[in-house]
Amino acid sequence: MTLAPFGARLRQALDTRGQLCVGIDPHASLLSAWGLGDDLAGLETFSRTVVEALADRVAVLKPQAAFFERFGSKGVAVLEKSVEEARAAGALVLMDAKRGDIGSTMAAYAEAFLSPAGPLFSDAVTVSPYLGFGSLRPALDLAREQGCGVFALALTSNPEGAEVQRAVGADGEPVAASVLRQLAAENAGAAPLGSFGAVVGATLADAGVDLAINGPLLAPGIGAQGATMADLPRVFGASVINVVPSVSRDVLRHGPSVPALREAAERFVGEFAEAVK
Ligand SMILES: O=C(O)c1cc(=O)[nH]c(=O)n1[C@@H]1O[C@H](COP(=O)(O)O)[C@@H](O)[C@H]1O
Repeated sequence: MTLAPFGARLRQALDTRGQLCVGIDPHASLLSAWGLGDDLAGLETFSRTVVEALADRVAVLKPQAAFFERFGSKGVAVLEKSVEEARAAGALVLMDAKRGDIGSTMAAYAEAFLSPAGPLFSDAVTVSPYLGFGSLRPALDLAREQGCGVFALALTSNPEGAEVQRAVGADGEPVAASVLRQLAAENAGAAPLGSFGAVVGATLADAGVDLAINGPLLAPGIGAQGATMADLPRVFGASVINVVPSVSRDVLRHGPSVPALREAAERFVGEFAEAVK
């Protein structure tokens, strides 16, 4: 059974559950703060606890694949279980894998995360367009076919991103603007929201590019990286309604208490609603 388009599913989740994505980022320091070992058992308990606390109430959960991959195949098995359980509890899962490769290899990455037959099947995946936006074609096509989403890095939250993303092409168009323009073309005609999103850091002083892509705008950088929900209207302007604010450490540090994790997530949902009022 093919899913409804990701953009429609996301819009509904944001409207009913509140506008928030929580990252599942099992940093070694967080495992230790939770009284867990930096090992497979710690990873398993951490992920299970986050899913139990948040998957039935938060719109989007975003596992960061690297934190699982560092434990090898057994860590990836924990990731598979987390994705499956989170989706079963009603959260949309955005796999933060940031993959990007030549088109033919990109097709395999797309299958890994967006083919319903795969054990890591997710609602959406983060990708890097810096081998050229066209190299993402297999992921864009498979996502469209399966009712999934793709989030391409446009203006990332880290200060180093600008040297590539703000660079101006031979035609005078900044690289990030070109990524956003091509995402907008993928989303043309979609309602209520397209399935092809951009990652735009909440930490930016000023986006300085057209963010009206008729698609979701994932905004990491809130909390541990210094941005707040109150910054979003300034950075995103009228497109703030399509922002999916993303918080990892500043929610996760409240664990392992399930009520405290829930309270932290709820607080961020409230702060977003307040900021865009
Ligand atoms: O794609 C992302 O999610 C992402 C893009 C970006 O520009 N900046 C960024 O921080 N992220 C991810 O968002 C999460 C941020 O975590 P916290 O800083 O702990 O909230 C990490 O998993 C990052 O890999």
